[in-house]
Parts: sequence; C-alpha cells; structure tokens
Amino acid sequence: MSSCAAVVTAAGSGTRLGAGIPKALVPLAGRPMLSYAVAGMALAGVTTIVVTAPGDSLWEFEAAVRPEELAAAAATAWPRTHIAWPRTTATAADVQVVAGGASRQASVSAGIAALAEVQPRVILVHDAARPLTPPELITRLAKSVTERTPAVIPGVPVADTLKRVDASGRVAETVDRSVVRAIQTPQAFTAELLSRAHAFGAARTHDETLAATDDAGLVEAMGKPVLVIKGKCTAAKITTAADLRLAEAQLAALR
Ligand SMILES: Nc1ccn([C@@H]2O[C@H](COP(=O)(O)OP(=O)(O)OP(=O)(O)O)[C@@H](O)[C@H]2O)c(=O)n1
Ligand SMILES: C[C@](O)(CO)[C@H](O)COP(=O)(O)O
Repeated sequence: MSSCAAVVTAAGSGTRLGAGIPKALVPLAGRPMLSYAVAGMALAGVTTIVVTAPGDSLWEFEAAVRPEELAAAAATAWPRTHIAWPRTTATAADVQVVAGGASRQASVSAGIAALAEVQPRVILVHDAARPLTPPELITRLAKSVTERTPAVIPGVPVADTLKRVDASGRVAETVDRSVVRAIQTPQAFTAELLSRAHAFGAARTHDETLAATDDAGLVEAMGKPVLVIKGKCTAAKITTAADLRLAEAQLAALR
C-alpha cells in the first residue's frame, strides 16, 4: 500500500483518563497504547506513518514505535490475524514522530505537513486512543477511498436512546437513533481532499476551542460528501479509566 500513508494522533494529554502521563504512552497489557495503534497500521500494510506527539517528549514516543515494540504489540493484540491485503510485517513500517499542536485538528495538520514529500494518494487519520482497531477495518477503509468516494469513515450504531437537551437540561427532543452513528477512526481520505479540508479549517478559525473534533467534520464543512462504512466495536476510543479496563479485558481474553 505504498500510496497510502497514515497520521496517528498522539499529542493529547489524556486529561479524562488521568493517568499522569500522556495517554498514548499509558500501558495496555504492559505496552504503550501507541505501539498497538501503529502496529495495527503496519499490519494493514501502511508503510509510511507519522505520529504526532507532545513537543517536549518526542523521544519517549520514538521509543514506543521502535520495531521491537511494534512487533510485540502486534503479537499481543492480533496473534492470529489473517489479512487479505499483501501483508508486511509490523516492523516494516517507516515511522516518524513529529510535534503535534494545541488541538487534535492542529496535530493532524502537522502530520499532513510531514507527509508532503511522500505524496501518498490516500491518508488515513487515526487516534492512538483507539489502539485495538483491527487491521481488517484499516484495509477496508483504505480500499474504499476512490475518486467518487474521497472521504470514508467508520461508524457504529448507537445503543442508547438519544435526547437533545436545552441549556437548562430539559429534553428538547428524542433523536431518531436509527439514523445516527458513533464515528471512529481511522478516517480515510484522498491526500488532496484532506489537505484542502485542513487548509479550509485553518483559515476558518484560529480559536483552538472551535477546532473540528474529527477530520470528516472539515470535509463536511466544505460541503463535500463523506461516506460512512461499518465500524467495529473493537475500534472503541479509550477516554476514561473504565475504557482502559475494557481494553485490558479484551486483550486478556486472547491469552
Ligand atoms: N492536541 C491534541 C489533542 C489530541 N490529540 C490526539 O487526538 C486523539 C483523540 O483525542 P482524545 O481521546 O480526546 O485524547 P486527549 O486529548 O489526550 O484526551 P483528553 O481530552 O481527555 O485530554 C488522541 O489520540 C490524542 O492523542 C492530538 O494529537 N493533539
Ligand atoms: C476523532 C474521534 O475519535 C472520532 O470519534 C473523536 O472525535 C475524537 O474526539 P476527542 O474530542 O478528541 O475526544
């Protein structure tokens, strides 16, 4: 998949997890979350990967993406994975760590800039906070990007009843959940569209608090269509300590 590259966002602090270290470095079955997220990409055949990290601790993130760390994470999370896509080993990827920004959107922009010389056709944008995303989903997303569908994202149905509430906390309406999806990463785009969407996003606001929460949001804001394909519950985001315990249980079930 030489024409497909990835940006893995890992520059967040993990305030809601509250582990006292950057979330992407928090161990899962003894290995940094980031190692799994990057190993999943490598197993899917993505050979050029840019990781965005906090600017003051790049070396710690570089250590987490060393080939031996990726191989160990891959063996822990996907010991029996069959991947239809021509498979590279988890150690074959070219991984570069760059400083991220103040928002996720700014971090992705920094990652895109680092890919300028590579000129991939497709860029996958992924959260280190979704470490157990299966390689099969990654390849399915990458293959779904075409000239007709230049933006493809994974989504899963929502199990809870959804209500929109007003500022006073009163219910304004019950939302039809059959037309709603919880959106995951990776999100896959032609490099051309993603670069344009981020240029549009950067021009739209310099207020970091108004940054887009996902990359598809910028494409939507430009009035361009985004295709949602079936996501996976194993691509869940680790936000709180309870999410981390669930991910640990998921890995323990494989042993
Ligand atoms: N300035 C930022 C903020 C977030 N992220 C990344 O975006 C992903 C999704 O963000 P989230 O889960 O909210 O992570 P944090 O921002 O670290 O969490 P919190 O909001 O609890 O601090 C994570 O992989 C995170 O590292 C990033 O690269 N740069
Ligand atoms: C990109 C994302 O994972 C899609 O669900 C999500 O929007 C990240 O959200 P956060 O605000 O950074 O937690």
